[in-house]
Amino acid sequence: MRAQIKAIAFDLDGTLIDSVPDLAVATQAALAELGLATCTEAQVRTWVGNGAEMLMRRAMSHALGADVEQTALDAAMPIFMHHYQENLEKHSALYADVHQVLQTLFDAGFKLAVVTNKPYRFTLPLLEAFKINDFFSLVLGGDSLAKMKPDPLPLEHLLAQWQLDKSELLMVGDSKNDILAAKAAGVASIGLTYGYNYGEDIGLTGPDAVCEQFAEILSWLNVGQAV
Ligand SMILES: O=C(O)COP(=O)(O)O
Ligand SMILES: [Mg+2]
Repeated sequence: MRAQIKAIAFDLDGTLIDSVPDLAVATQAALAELGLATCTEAQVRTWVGNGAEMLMRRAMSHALGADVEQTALDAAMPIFMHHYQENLEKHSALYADVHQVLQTLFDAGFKLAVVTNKPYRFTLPLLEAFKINDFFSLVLGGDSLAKMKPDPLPLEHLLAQWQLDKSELLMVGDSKNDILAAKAAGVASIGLTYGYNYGEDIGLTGPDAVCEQFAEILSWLNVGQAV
């Protein structure tokens, strides 16, 4: 199967970029502005994975000790978005070897995409801030289409856009949402262990391979190791 892979869809948060430090700062600032009890970075790490609104839903519900009402969440979102805009890349970092591995895959002729649940307006600026935007010919945010991962829609969109067969696409991600989306779309997946997966073992979702380091995807693909 891996010999057929022509294109790779990468998740962003917890896969390419350790973005939780900035997401935590923005969440804490939003909770403070709303007069709600704060949270820890470790808690934010377990709340990331289903986009910005779900992160704030989890943070506010935790602070309130009950499910937050939709009207209160709607009012809170612009506050969170403002604070995250101000703290997009201040404390975040590329994971080890990400730039070199993307360069190697790009040079080897793979078509590369980002398929994230992060709102699109934050996605490109973040890729640009870490100078990896030029590797990707398609970037989908969590709000780019009607549904986000674990729905297969973003990967199906990618297959259609690039006129690829399912056997030619690989999804690489740190969350069960990435693996479930890949399975629902019928494409191969690699689960990374170092990111955010609600504190759960990514192997339990059944990806085709589990990697502890980003550079290990090169050996899975049988691409010459450049790092
Ligand atoms: O924004 C999130 O909740 C998760 O983003 P990701 O899909 O890039 O991991
Ligand atoms: Mg992720």
